[in-house]
Amino acid sequence: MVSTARDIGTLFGEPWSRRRYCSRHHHHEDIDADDDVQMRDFIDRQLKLAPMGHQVLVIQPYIKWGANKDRSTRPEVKAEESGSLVRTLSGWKVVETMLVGLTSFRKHTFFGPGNVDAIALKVQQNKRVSAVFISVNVLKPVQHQHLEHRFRVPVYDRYLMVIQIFRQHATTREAKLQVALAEVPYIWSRIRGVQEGYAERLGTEAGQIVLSGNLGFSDKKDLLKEYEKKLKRSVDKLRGHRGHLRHGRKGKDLPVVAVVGYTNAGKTSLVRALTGDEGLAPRDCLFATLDVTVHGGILPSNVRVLYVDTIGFISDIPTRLIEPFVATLEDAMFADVIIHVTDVSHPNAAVQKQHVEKTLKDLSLDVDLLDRVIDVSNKVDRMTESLQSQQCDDDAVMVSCTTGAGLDKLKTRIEERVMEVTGRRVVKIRVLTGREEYEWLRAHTAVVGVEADGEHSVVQAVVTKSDLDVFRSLFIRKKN
Ligand SMILES: Nc1nc2c(ncn2[C@@H]2O[C@H](COP(=O)(O)OP(=O)(O)OP(=O)(O)O)[C@@H](O)[C@H]2O)c(=O)[nH]1
Ligand SMILES: [Mg+2]
Repeated sequence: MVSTARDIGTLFGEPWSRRRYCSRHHHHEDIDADDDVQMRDFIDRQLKLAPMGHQVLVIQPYIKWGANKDRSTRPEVKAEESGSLVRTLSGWKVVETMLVGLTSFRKHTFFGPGNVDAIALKVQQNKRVSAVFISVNVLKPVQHQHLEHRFRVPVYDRYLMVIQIFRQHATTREAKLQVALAEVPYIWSRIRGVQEGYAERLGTEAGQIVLSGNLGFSDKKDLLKEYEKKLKRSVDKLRGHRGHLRHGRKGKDLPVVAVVGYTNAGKTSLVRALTGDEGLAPRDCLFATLDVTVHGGILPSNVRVLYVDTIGFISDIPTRLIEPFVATLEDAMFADVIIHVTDVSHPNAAVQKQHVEKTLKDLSLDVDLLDRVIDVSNKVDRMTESLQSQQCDDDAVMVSCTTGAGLDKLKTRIEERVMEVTGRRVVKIRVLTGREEYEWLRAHTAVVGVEADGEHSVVQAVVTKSDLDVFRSLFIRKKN
């Protein structure tokens, strides 16, 4: 059973049918209006969209020493993730990777002259290189233009890379809107950067390039403002809708389990493994999932739950980029139980885990969040036994979505936590077989087992407190 967030209402109306809920194709009336064509075109150019792909020289800058040095990981590991960002895009290839040690990322020209020369030379010598990816959050406009001027090929930062991926992977209207909204602050920063370039007063080579790039920017401001307003209106509409769904969901009282984690950790694989939903397609690429989807599953005591698959986290990305997606994650925060999946076979697993935990904390207004989190270490099939035993002191449930190892244990853990959080419990009720109260239990609760006892049946069922109250008021008081 597959559903986008906005279809949850329907899903709840008819929770266990095998009907497949697909997002209907929507006309993008809000973002494809004729007026916007010019704007879209302008934005696409600013974002250096390259549907045909690129042959990329990956530059991994790192701080060599001092307080800003990142001690949690190694530049080689970061470079590997940077390469994955490139390879995730169809048609994009990594030609070569360079690690470049710096003392700061704040220089006007980003790199010192020696490094700029070395990179420029590399680009010149290797004719296959058609773009340079500098793996930092986001380059300042003045840095960006200076480097493009020197390298004479398009330059991408992490922001631009992730936007390319989002553009390729966004298929539903909601995801497309959110990506479009994530792009707007970047375009504003480009426009502002150009103005600063003016004020900064020139003389420097970088200043002059910025000045010459100014043409055509100022007349875009009003259009961009208008466009941004439209996007916000559309996104607000969707968010309002989601608010309703949230209430609807609570009302129906089906426990909700959200699956979160770093990108490529195996969230989609886990939801598929827990639900048997073959419609889910895990992929070995970053940000394969951009939409929140909901899938029905059954726990060991026949308790039915809804699993929510979510968009992945990644470090070193400007927060404003993920801001529009935060709404979808906030939604996940309302789940009864949260599963945090980590790819333990990844060399940077610990850092990725911390990053997700920190982001969750920042997102959550709810203090008891941590009590509701189950840590899951995925891809244990890739680890040697000694590594696995090292992990043993950890509270996490070790699983492999590929081999199925640990999944039963995880289901049991989920069930315990769901029961705890939602106040459900297993009860035994002795009723006359085939009578009204017997049928009521069958229809309204998760019946785990029935034992015949003469004319009676002992029904073992998972019930909420409100189920019990209703049962009492219907059948017990009536008798007395
Ligand atoms: N070896 C191994 N590979 C796994 C396991 N679980 C998932 N994978 C692989 O890891 C890759 C990513 O899996 P996904 O389920 O798409 O990961 P995700 O967390 O949903 O990723 P995003 O949606 O991109 O954030 C896929 O190639 C999976 O086949 C596992 O237990 N073992
Ligand atoms: Mg996924």
